[in-house]
Amino acid sequence: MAIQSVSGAYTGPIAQPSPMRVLLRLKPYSGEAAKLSYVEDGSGAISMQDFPQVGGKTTFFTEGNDTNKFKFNKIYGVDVMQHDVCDDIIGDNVEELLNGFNITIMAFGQAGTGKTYTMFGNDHEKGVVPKICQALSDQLEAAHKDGTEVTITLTFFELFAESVHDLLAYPKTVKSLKTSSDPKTQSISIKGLRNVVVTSAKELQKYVEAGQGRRNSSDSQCKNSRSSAFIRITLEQRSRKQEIVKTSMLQLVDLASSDKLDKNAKVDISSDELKAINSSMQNLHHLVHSLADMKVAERDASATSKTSHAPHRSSRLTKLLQDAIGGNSKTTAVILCSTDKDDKEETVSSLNFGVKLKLIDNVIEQNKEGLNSKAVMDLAMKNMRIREDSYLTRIKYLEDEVKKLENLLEQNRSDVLMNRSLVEENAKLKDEVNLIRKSKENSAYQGQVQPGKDGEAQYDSSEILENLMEKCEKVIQLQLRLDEELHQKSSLSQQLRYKGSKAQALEAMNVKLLEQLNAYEKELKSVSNANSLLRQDVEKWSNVAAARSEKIEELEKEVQEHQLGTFPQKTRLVSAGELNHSKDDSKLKKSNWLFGNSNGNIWSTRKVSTVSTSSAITTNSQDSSSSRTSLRGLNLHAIRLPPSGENENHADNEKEAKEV
Ligand SMILES: Nc1ncnc2c1ncn2[C@@H]1O[C@H](COP(=O)(O)OP(=O)(O)OP(=O)(O)O)[C@@H](O)[C@H]1O
Repeated sequence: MAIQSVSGAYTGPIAQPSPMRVLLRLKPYSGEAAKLSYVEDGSGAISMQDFPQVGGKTTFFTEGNDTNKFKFNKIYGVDVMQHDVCDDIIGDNVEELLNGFNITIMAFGQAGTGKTYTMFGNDHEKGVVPKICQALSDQLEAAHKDGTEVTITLTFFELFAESVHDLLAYPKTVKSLKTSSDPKTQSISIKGLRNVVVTSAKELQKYVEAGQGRRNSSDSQCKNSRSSAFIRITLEQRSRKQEIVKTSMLQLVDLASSDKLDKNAKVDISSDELKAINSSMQNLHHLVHSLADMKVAERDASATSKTSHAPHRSSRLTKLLQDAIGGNSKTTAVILCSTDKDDKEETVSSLNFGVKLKLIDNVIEQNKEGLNSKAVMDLAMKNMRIREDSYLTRIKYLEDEVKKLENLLEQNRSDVLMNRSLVEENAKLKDEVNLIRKSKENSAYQGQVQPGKDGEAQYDSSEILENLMEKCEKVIQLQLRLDEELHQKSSLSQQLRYKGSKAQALEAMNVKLLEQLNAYEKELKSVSNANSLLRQDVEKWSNVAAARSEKIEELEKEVQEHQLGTFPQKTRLVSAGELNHSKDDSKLKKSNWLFGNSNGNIWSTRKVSTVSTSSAITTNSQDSSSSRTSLRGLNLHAIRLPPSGENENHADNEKEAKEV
């Protein structure tokens, strides 16, 4: 397999600031309490006319000198239609998601202000979630046509009193899931959370509705209102054309109600849960305020921030929102507020929260990798495992369905047996009726009732006949039921056959997936082996290169010295014959090269990589009789000697050198 080199198209992620987009939506006045006055100035600022104060001082953040004004990216007044609000919230988020950016849309506000209505909608008006799923599917179809392979995985869970519950778990369970934090990135992962691989918007929508159905099926409205729902849709887009893989996550969060839950409130929540709910929300407020303070201190040297780090680790809620608030995500926060005067304090608190949020800058990165990079391989393996789990769950579901149908069939079978005996009884009764009818005819003919042995009438035939007719009627009813059940049975066995074949197909698919997974694992192993070999090679060659350049330098210096005439006086050439008897035999044996002039005389053996044709290398000697000046300008020849240990026969070497 080819080792991925960073392709020209891929330039690596570049972090960039992304300010929070904060939108305000006002819930229409319910009419029971007095209406809270507010004025919108059309530029995203809202002024409250009636202002709560603590000790004569306003207790919230204000912009500029105008203490009445709260500024947002956009405000949706009470008369703005649901579909306009939702389309606006979605904006260009789908395109950005497809570009490889993480996206978060979250709803924050007091209980009953319309968080769920905005995020999920109702039977008549779609909310952000179904709309964005549809928009995503439309865009993906276009990407698919362009040759991009897309894998979509979905998780849907809720956080209630700091406990995580899987809303897609199969079989359905109420047990809470454990979480763990990555010590490096601090990102939180949920153990045993079901990841579903979906292939279409319809399927996506089906799972979202199933999860939302489970959330709503809780018989406690309060628990429902105090839990945060998280939908996470992960997209993996493989473009073979561009040789990149983009991975991004769309996170849709319906946060728990922001108002404090009173400990005296009559709700079916334990005191521990109540504590956890309130502290979770407090931690969220603390996180947002700290990040906003840090931002203000960064901008304004005179301002000080109480904290130097973002307290994401203080609770599960803040950990789960790590990317959404102050992390790698383009985030849109929708603040939902009531316009009832009774809710004034909570409304101002929510406005204040929104204004603080708006100060925070997230830092986003386009999540893309080279097609064959290790990160992408890891991701592919992870997705394979998710797919496998997903199929195993589906198989389990189908097997359970088959079992249910088999039980129904069994029940039907016993009903059939019972009905058979009824049919037999019916036949007997019919015979009896015929018999009685005949005897009645005979009596009418004889004009009297036949007396019995004891003198009483043997039959009150009309009464018996009536009874029998009644029984016949019942039998007919039973037969009708039997027919109906037989019909049901045949449709059930048809279903059973269909589900059985589906389960088989899924099992076959699963086997294929496992094979693919193994192949991926092998591929990954060979890539990492090749990588480590390459790394070793690179290390070896850089050592060799360093040694060679050192040698070259040394040689050049010697040559230079020689050319300048500063060569040591006691240097002479040695012949190969002499080399045979050299005292420094061990050195020579190590050498790989012989040097000589064009007459075939060998001067020296050196281990070198390059040789200058106009230089010579000599050995030092006590004998000064040989002329050194004649060495200048000589043509050098180099031959390779056999490895040390094999060059015992130097005469052969000399011969070989002469030939060269
Ligand atoms: N802008 C709006 N227009 C019309 N009806 C609304 C609006 N906002 C909320 N509602 C209605 O108010 C009721 C409460 O809304 P919803 O359940 O969405 O509030 P919530 O903030 O999710 O409450 P909780 O936190 O208690 O779950 C619903 O019946 C919803 O239809």
